[in-house]
Amino acid sequence: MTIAATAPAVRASGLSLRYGRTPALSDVDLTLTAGVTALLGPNGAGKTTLLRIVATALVPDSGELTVLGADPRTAGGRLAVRRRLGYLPQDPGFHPRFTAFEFVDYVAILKELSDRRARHGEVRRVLAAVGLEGQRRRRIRALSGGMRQRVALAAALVGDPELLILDEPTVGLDPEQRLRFREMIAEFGEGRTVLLSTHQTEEVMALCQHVIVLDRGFARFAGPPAALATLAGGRVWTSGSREPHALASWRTGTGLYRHVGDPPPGADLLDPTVEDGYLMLVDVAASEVRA
Ligand SMILES: Nc1ncnc2c1ncn2[C@@H]1O[C@H](COP(=O)(O)OP(=O)(O)OP(=O)(O)O)[C@@H](O)[C@H]1O
Repeated sequence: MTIAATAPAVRASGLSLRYGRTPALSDVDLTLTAGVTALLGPNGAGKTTLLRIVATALVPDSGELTVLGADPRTAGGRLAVRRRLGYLPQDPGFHPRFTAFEFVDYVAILKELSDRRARHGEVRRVLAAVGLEGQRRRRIRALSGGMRQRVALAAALVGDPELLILDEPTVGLDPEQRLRFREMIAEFGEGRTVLLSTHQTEEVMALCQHVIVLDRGFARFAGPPAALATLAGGRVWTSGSREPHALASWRTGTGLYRHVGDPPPGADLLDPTVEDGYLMLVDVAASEVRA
């Protein structure tokens, strides 16, 4: 494979966007290479905003952006990107009367697959890829939430895109479906570029080679998940009661408390996880107030 020699699918610097007076994204730099990258952040961190910008659905107020070698500020650049991009938005806007096949076929038409026979072949291929070949004639309103999510993923896979953008793809799935979904995404991410948003640190560990932490519009970290965990090295400890001075402190299933922050002398230190590293970076209290 020639992954190492391939140019990054996405390069961005200084991306900023406000909704009226609300700053949603502030001076964000981004480089996406092959593999699966997670955008991790609390509610309102700016994840959807960044995904929509990369998917060319939203124009930033400032900053530089190149997607698949094209400039999304130009009409020609946007078209070039959209032809090679798969996007699973938070709310795919299904028409409930459509069957799974009709919905994915509709997306394929929008992607300009004009030859009917070839297009229908592609629709069957992507529905099979998400395990829905037997459900293709069922109306979307009759499908379960997990199946609908798979229809949305199938739609994003139409045309075998080089870049796949997934907004919280596993939200609302049961644990078994989540595993299946992760497997499909991991498989797709081999040699291609996937950017997904998530709130789940265990998803980052299970699926992603890279992680970007967003908090209140700022990128706080970019690197491999293990490096995010390492940020909390020597700063995670356990004890029998809550620590008011810790950055985060919570009771675990064992009845003991786990703390992240500056440990007191002689503290019983624990190995850090991705979640601990994330909690070090994100101002949990401020995020909760804002959400
Ligand atoms: N259309 C809009 N108009 C005004 N403010 C908006 C709009 N969309 C998002 N925002 C605000 O911009 C900020 C970033 O929102 P965004 O949806 O990008 O965050 P997020 O990280 O995807 O959140 P979540 O995890 O809750 O989906 C939030 O403060 C949000 O309230």
